[in-house]
Amino acid sequence: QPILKNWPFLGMLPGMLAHIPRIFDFSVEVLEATNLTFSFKGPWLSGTDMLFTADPKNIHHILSLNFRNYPKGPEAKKIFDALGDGILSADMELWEDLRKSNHVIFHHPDFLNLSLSSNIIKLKEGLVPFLDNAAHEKIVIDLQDVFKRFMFDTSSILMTGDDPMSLSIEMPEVVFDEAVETGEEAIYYRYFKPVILWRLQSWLGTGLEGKMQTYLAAFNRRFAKIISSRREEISRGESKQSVDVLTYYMNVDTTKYKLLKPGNDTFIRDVVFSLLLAGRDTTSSALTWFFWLLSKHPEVMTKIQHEINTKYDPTDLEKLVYLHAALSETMRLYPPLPFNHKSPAKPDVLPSGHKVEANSKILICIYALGRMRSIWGEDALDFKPERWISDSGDLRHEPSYKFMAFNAGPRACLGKHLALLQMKIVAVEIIQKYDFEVTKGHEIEPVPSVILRIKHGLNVTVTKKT
Ligand code: HEM
Repeated sequence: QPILKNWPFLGMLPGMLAHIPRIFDFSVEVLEATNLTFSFKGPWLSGTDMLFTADPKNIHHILSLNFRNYPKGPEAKKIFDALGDGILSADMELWEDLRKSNHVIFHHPDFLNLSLSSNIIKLKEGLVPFLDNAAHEKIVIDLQDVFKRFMFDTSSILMTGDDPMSLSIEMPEVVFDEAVETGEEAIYYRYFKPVILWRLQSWLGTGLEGKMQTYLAAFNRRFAKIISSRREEISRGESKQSVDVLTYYMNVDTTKYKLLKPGNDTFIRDVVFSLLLAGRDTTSSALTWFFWLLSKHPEVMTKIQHEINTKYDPTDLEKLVYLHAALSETMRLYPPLPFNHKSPAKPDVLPSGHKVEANSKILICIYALGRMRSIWGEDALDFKPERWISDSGDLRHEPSYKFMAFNAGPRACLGKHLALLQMKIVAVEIIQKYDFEVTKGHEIEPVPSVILRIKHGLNVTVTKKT
């Protein structure tokens, strides 16, 4: 029974408890049963009331038509406090300055070249030797971990100019990974706890909150060193040729972007940390689910292989239409960011008729949106890349408020093209050179978190194609 009973004082929490660890599938059931919008009432005075919606009309209204009235809001700022003043949680004028300055660096030809070259080098010097070794030694590897390491190294090169070399046969410990994964889970649970409770846990250093503080402190210390050594390089007149984001923001033009603070280390940390997260976790999540779906759908794999054999041109990956369709289909069913948090600045009425108060919480359920039969048809739960291909064989466009893996409106993802390019480069390399098999009996389920990761990773064995 997806519709929850609203108890005096306790609200819907008693019925919700069992669903908190399986929130993604629950959101599909409840939104299908409630005509795409569901109002959750938390316990009295707990501040955990939320409106869940997967209604494209509401989404279009919130993210585009009435964008000014729907910032992330003060609650999101509290819940995502680890992001500080980074672009993912900033609002209003600060967000505008961050967005415009980000746009400039992300479209700079030197930055795009750095992105391409870092991918090519990481393939040659990281991924291929790693997979060759795994095939030779016949060891089980976790593809999710491999992709996270690949994306961490390439994103770090782009964002900080530094290659942490986390993808190597030795598989070194990655402090960033521990900090981020614990943080993403802790943040997820904050949605269901009164602020006072998670703040207390954080202060006492208990549970996930305590772990997150410890890991984040370790990460911040490491990052502070990277920042101070880059400042020293800059003061010695070095780093002039660097096109990474860290150097860019340390020299950013404050006459154009008045709210940015190039001299402030905390601000620089916030900006770069958010961009590292935006690039690493999303892309690695999408690639992991993609390879898992391919293992379940050999017919799709055969079509992709055929397309690569007949149409692959390393200078023009756009020709791989079926591969693109399969990636879109993966992110429809498994969007790396499963929710988007918004909060009305002023009271409003949504197109679905639901009233929303100022500063209330709205969660756009991206995961549920991709699975609604009323939106995608009776076969909504099937993995069918063909739905993305038109009769003439071109890619079919879907409006972003229906397929919103990359968000929609003025806050749409700034790294969409980089991410798609990167996923295609990695997918082609693996599919051309290796066969892989998912370990029998390996359990696949999403971890309750703000990023859609597989709980126990994706364990596979690889063999090299002859
Ligand atoms: C498959 C990969 C990716 C997916 C699915 C994805 C998805 C998204 C989504 C849903 C948002 C909105 C987040 C929110 O408002 O809470 C977003 C924002 C953003 N993404 Fe991505 N992203 C991906 C890769 C990347 C990469 C590789 C980069 C950069 C290198 C990037 C940079 C950004 C930035 C800067 C924003 C903030 C935009 C703003 O608030 O104005 N993303 N992305």
